[in-house]
Amino acid sequence: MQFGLYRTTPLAAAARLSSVLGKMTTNRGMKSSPDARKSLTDNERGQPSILNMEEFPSLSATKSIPYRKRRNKIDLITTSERRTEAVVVQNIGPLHGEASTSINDSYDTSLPANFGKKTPPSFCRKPKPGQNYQEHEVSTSINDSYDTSLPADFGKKATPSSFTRKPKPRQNYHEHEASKRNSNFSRGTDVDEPFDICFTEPRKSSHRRNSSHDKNSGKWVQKVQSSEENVHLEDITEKIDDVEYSVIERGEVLRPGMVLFKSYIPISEQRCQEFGRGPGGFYRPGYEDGAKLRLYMMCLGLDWNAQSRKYGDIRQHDNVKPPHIPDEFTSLVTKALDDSHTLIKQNFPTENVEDVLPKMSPDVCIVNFYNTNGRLGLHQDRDESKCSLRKRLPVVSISVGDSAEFLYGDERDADVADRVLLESGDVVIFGGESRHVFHGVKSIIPNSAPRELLENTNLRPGRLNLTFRKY
Ligand SMILES: O=C(O)CCC(=O)C(=O)O
Ligand SMILES: [Fe+2]
Repeated sequence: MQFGLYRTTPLAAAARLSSVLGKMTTNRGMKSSPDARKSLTDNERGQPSILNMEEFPSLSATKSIPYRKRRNKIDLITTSERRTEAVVVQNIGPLHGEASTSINDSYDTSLPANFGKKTPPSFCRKPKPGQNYQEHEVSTSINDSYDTSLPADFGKKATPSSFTRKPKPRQNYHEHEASKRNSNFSRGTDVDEPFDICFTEPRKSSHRRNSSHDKNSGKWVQKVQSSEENVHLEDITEKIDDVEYSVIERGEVLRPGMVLFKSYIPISEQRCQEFGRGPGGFYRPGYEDGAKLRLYMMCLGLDWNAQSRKYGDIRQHDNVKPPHIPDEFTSLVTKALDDSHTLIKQNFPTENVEDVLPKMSPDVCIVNFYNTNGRLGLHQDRDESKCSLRKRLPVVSISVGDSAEFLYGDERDADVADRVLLESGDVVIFGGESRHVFHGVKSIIPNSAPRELLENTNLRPGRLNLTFRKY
């Protein structure tokens, strides 16, 4: 797959991720059997595999891009459950927006008065005047509610009362109710079976997306139908003026050493058609007790073994050496860290920003692909070298495809964890004080990938995540 972005803009100097996702070739094309289903424990994690990269288009993260036309809400209802269970995902955008969760109320597209206007991103927490960095951090501890905080029941099954909840003003993200659809996470495969994350044939009937303009509401209404999963989804998209936000405006310091950049990688550059194809591609890792992680995995640079939790030059199940990390990806990571430093310095004046978030040049990338039923339990990334951990070198994480409900916090407890929606093109970085933050993927939001990405790449339903580290 190629993350293909070429940047010729002045800003483009930076991050060119080309085919990190680049071009891996191979003829593996295993398809998971729809019958092969298995539920797994929550405490899973995965990674390994290989890519053959030849040329990768560059992926640049420096361009200031229109701050998306966001889906306002998604009401996802399986045909058979239409009356009983629904998923409502409201995804107006991180800057402005409202949330409501309701089954029948889910088409309420009202937005805050300032929606779509260029105002300082409310997800960028800034210290109050006179506050220094530490004071700010104390005042914004985990249990405080920020502009970015989500309702306490975010991601939890809706209760009758929440069906009628009205949107709160100035919320950045949208609540969503995840329907407990039948598991369609494929058991995957034995460890040596390949898995392609992009369909090789154009999706014909399996995904049909149409949009039309509703003259009454003035909004774009998008309908998506997946006959494959017997899912009916209606996606109401808010058409907003193209407003450009700089990379820094799209950044937020989530906690000391932890930064989120929204839409850091333009959709046009999130190309992954060839990614993971060929020797060393995706496989379904398992633990020693036979349980499988609820994701597919492959690695770049070094292999990470889920059973031993150790890194190595060769992955054990097929003796393949992981492909190297393309230079474009390394540049992207460097650029993201530089931008993080700019953001941190802007918001929290500090003598040496590298004390807050050290620089890092990656030699490992763990690539995960989550089906729509995939997830990853809360965990810490502690398998890197003592030196890397001692220096608290950051992990840089890139998301592509369907959105994820990402949890993070000081404890391995989903109930008290903070959460954020990671959408296609978002970048999260955690290092320094946050290097050992617990984190995990609670759920993947079905049908939330940008249509343009699906059209460009034929990416199958699910989410691709790349985490760059220094061993
Ligand atoms: O998918 C993600 O966002 C997190 C992945 C992760 O934590 C890991 O691979 O260690
Ligand atoms: Fe992790």
